Amino acid sequence: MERYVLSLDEGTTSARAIIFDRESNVIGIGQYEFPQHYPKPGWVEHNPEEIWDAQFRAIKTALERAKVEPGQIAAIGVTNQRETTIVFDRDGKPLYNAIVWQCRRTAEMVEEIKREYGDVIKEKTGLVPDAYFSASKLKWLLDNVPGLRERAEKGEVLFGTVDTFLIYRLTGEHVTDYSNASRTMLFNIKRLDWDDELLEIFGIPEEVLPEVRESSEVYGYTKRELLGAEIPVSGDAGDQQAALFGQAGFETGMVKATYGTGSFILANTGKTVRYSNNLLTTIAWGLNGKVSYALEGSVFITGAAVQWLRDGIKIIKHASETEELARKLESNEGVYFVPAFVGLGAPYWDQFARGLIIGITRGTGREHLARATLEAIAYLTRDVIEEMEKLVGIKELRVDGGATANDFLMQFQADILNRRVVRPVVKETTALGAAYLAGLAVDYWESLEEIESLWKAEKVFEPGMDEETRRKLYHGWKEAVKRAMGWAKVVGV
Ligand SMILES: Nc1ncnc2c1ncn2[C@@H]1O[C@H](COP(=O)(O)OP(=O)(O)O)[C@@H](O)[C@H]1O
Ligand SMILES: O=P(O)(O)OC[C@H](O)CO
Repeated sequence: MERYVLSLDEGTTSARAIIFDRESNVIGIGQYEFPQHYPKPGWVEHNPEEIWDAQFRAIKTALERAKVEPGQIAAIGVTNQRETTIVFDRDGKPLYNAIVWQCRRTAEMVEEIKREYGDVIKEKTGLVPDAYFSASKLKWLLDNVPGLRERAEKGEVLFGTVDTFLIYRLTGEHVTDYSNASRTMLFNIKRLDWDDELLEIFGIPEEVLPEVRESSEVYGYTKRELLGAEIPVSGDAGDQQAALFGQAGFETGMVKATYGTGSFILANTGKTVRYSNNLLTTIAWGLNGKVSYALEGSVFITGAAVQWLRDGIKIIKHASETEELARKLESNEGVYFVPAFVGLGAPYWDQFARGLIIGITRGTGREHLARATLEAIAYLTRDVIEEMEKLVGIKELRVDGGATANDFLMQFQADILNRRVVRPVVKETTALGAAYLAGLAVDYWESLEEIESLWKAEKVFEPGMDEETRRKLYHGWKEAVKRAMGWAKVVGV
């Protein structure tokens, strides 16, 4: 009987389930969106029941489409939107909505904590203190949900990122992995343990925390009543780290960029913890008794800027139209778009930057805006790669995510980086990474070497731009960014 690995890819807007075979072919996919809740300006929540419902339906659909019985699933891997914070009771019942990574409700709390403990936090967690991470979200829940702190102190409350919640519902085990723990801002990435001082700073009772495990090991077995089979759940990693794994980015200096709503660029730094002022240091995964580290540049808005062209100002009907429009021009003709809709993440970390389009003349049209949007995505990636290169040597960029379908963008990325950009055959690298982690734990795949041999390039984009053009274009970008920074402070909104 043929056996497969099932990967659960729980993202910010949808939950997917993908079934892979041994050659890493996709055999079946289920995907369902779930609602986004915005109770106040800047607040973002998900209902954990809606996440579970979408995820479970996705599993059923994937199995049906693949014509695979649950008994044929050798292992399940979980990968997730990171940082998003859930509290639930021992029956797995959520005690509040999930506070999503994008939620800004704790920005002021973090500003205050940062003043006194910014350096300590950076040293211990590798993170730039920001409302983005779980610690302040969990503190907010304990401080604001009536009775929650008292119940937590009695051991009745469990905290988790979305992986933890899903694995708890699937198996009854309260666990997470090193990569997800490293995004909480409560985990000491060198000592590899929850950090007492950080728990005290954020007022978190230890009782709520999950056990931190490797990214590839059997955490438990699915409850029989769910799928009619007891399947090992044996892979867990944050989605961006899983994508690096799915790209077979196992060696120091290997870099991947995922182009979705935002872009997340990760460079493997091996066993060494490297610090950068403007990038995050994070755990890539824990495997075979060892932890690998990565540098990360998180860019909040990239594909979302393309969505804005479609849904906001409605100058395109489909994201893919940007390619044809951009190709109508020989150059950007001096028009730049800095899509700082929610401030700027790496490497600028400016909460007060706002979006800007500059260089408009009477002749500016939709093709300029389309081109400026795609170019911006590439410049933002270069901003991050330039910072990374100060610490690790980089040869090429492996890419994945929705916007990599755009060949204009990929070629421009290669040109502006002056580096090869490589797009793999399997585009579902996030789900694939979690599948590999799960499969390795149960010997479905034997080794990293075997996985490396499965990775295949679909298309390589070679840099072809002359040095002077590249210099000028990027100089224009840097000037545009300068003008976008701090704008919310200037106008007081
Ligand atoms: N051909 C394209 N050109 C440019 N952007 C695209 C294209 N196709 C999709 N996108 C962008 O990619 C994003 C979707 O990618 P996806 O990997 O599904 O994102 P996420 O997982 O963050 O939801 C959207 O923001 C969309 O605007
Ligand atoms: O759900 P995605 O793909 O937008 O990824 C979100 C990141 O994990 C946030 O850190």
